[in-house]
Amino acid sequence: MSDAFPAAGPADGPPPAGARPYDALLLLSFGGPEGPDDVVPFLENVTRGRGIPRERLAEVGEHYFQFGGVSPINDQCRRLLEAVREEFSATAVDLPVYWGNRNWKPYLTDTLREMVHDGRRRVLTLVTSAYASYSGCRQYRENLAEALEALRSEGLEPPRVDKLRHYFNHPGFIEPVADGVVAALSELPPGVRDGARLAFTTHSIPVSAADTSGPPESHGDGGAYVAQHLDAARLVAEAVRERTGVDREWELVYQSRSGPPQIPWLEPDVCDHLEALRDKGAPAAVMVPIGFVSDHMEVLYDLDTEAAAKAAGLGLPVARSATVGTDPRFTAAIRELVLERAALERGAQPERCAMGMLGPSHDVCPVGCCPARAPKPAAAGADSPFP
Ligand SMILES: CC1=C(CCC(=O)O)c2cc3nc(cc4[nH]c(cc5[nH]c(cc1n2)c(C)c5CCC(=O)O)c(CCC(=O)O)c4C)C(CCC(=O)O)=C3C
Ligand SMILES: [Fe+2]
Repeated sequence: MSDAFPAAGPADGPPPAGARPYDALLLLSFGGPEGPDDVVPFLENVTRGRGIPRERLAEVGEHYFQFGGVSPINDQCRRLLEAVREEFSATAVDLPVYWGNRNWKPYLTDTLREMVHDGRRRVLTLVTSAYASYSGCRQYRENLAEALEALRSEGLEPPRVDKLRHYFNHPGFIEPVADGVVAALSELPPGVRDGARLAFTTHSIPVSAADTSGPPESHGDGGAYVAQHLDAARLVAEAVRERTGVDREWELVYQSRSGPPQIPWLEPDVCDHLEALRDKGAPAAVMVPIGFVSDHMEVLYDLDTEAAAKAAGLGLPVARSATVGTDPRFTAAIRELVLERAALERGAQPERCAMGMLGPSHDVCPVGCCPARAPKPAAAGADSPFP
């Protein structure tokens, strides 16, 4: 069979609009060290101006050294980049995909410069955080603004940059997480599976940052950060109940607390929670890292090493479920979200897929969304100084 134009769309009618007006997708992530010599400069990049105590930095440095100074996050981004490219090529979405990081090579500014040199003018960004918060959303937008400003100061014309909506409640995120929980349950001894509690975990953030997360109308107790996690956790717990026929109790707990001890951060910590579960007589628990999209260092160290040791000391059987990684449903969701946003930008009214009680998240962060302690320019939002 000769398939000379497999991507041309239906024989009659106009060719599919696809991802127009976008001419590139940018995968924007955190970055991590790739060898022992990278660890200290990486941590300096992460914590510059963030007021993290020195003892905490030394401790986190040790976590990385225990793993040879290598974070798995960059390889995970490389795999996601490849998986999204394959998804686009298999579905005839003609959109090049680039990758840049906030804190390590490939640095965002270098990636955006390459994109400009390749003639990209209209960029859509996917960040590797599914939720609203300063750290997971606005800080990336500040990084974009800094990078665009750097290009401008080099005499380059910055491209127009948008950011995809939060995807915590997309079925392509929820379903793989639920499958992971079902798989993790089967790792527990058969006698404790039905009684196992689901401990959904995410990155702790300062309570003040949680309370002001999301658009101003969602500010208040825990803000959009907590509300979005609770919605996602409930959806996963419900899917697990349907698949296993067992209704399990669940809670949202926090991990990886940083910052000075006098500033309140979201609690309870996952390790304290495991102890409380043991004290209440729970027979087992599954830790579900619903706050993350890959099994990076916060998962490998804080859950698989630290929390697992805590559970062993308590005599509480635990399993840890997988993150979405490159699950095909997740890459398909990325394609859907890209095509949806492109259609919106063309003035169409695409279907906006979302589960749960909160509905599809905003496409453009409004003024006052996830405010910073010290205001800085942020791109890809209503308050962007860039056109
Ligand atoms: C909400 C959130 C996410 C999820 C959303 C997202 O994914 O973006 C996230 C992800 C990550 N955090 C990571 C690493 C670190 N985070 C730190 C510090 C901090 N994180 C914070 C929040 C978050 N962090 C906050 C409020 C701080 C305090 C300092 C500050 O206010 O900025 C520090 C400094 C040491 C410490 O204090 O722990 C490190 C090394 C890695 C890389 C892992 C790897 O290498 O595999 C990833 C994916
Ligand atoms: Fe972090």
